[in-house]
Amino acid sequence: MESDFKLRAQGLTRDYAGTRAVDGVDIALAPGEILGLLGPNGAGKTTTLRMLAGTLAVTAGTVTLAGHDLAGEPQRAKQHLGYLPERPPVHPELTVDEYLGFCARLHAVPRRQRREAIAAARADCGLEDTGRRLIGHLSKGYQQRVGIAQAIVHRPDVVILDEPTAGLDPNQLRGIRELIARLSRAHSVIISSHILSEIQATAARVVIMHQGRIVMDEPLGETAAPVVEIALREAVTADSLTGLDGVAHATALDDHRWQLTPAPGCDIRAMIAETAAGRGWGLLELGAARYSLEERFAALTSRDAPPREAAA
Ligand SMILES: Nc1ncnc2c1ncn2[C@@H]1O[C@H](COP(=O)(O)OP(=O)(O)OP(=O)(O)O)[C@@H](O)[C@H]1O
Repeated sequence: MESDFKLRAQGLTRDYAGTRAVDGVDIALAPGEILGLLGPNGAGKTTTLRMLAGTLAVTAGTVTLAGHDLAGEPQRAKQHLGYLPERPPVHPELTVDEYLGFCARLHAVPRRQRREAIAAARADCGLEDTGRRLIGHLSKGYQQRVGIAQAIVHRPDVVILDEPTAGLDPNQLRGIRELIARLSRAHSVIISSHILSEIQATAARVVIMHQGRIVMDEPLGETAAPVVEIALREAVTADSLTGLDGVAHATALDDHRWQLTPAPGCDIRAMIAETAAGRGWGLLELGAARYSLEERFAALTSRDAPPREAAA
């Protein structure tokens, strides 16, 4: 149900000087879900996250946070959102407590609750002993924790983290991953990365972007569901395939070959054979294959032209 989603974006689109950087992106985030936004450099992840966070105007599309429209009620909507941008907005000359106090004020945490809110955010982010330390004297991993703490100090429903593990060493990386996993107990989380293993380690659901569009949106455990590849004598549209019951995505491999991703739990092979016969598509080949997420990421994001893929 729509109201069950903590965040819902529909048709998000952004043009930069006539170039479409993000094109018709739909994202829905359930309570407690960790959604991984994955894509190669330049895919449109940061642009999408900035539109979700309300720091970049949309060219088209809508964002709803905990039922509040971001364009119509920006203040109420943003109360439900915490955001860590690609470049953490931390101030090296402030102590951790000074900075978190400043952020709590910005997020309109009532004065009487601020001390408790700061202590809770520090505890959640493993910063218990750092309250009086200057941020500029902390390691990069701890500065990143401070960046996450500022995103949760007002207890938002949704936390958006743009590349939170970029540039961390393996130990810092493990710490931040554990922190992100803990966040889902109290928040719904969107985390972006261009590194597949990062998303696999943290997220329960993956959305892959390529050239401004979503080319895959699936629960992580189900990415090994059998994918069906068909070759047809006739040329058909993606819509005619995604319009079939049980077909979640259709990706054109060339003019006559398609890769069809079934909806979770659906075996679409017999249905596809019957439909192709009934509609005179001339089914030349039909095969089922299981692909790893890595193989699918490579296939979906290696084409130069935008893949002709449509979500059902
Ligand atoms: N301010 C801007 N002006 C013009 N073009 C921009 C601007 N910001 C981003 N772009 C372009 O929009 C596209 C998407 O960029 P974006 O930063 O959203 O991608 P990304 O997936 O976050 O990449 P990365 O992983 O490298 O950060 C790219 O082609 C980029 O060059």
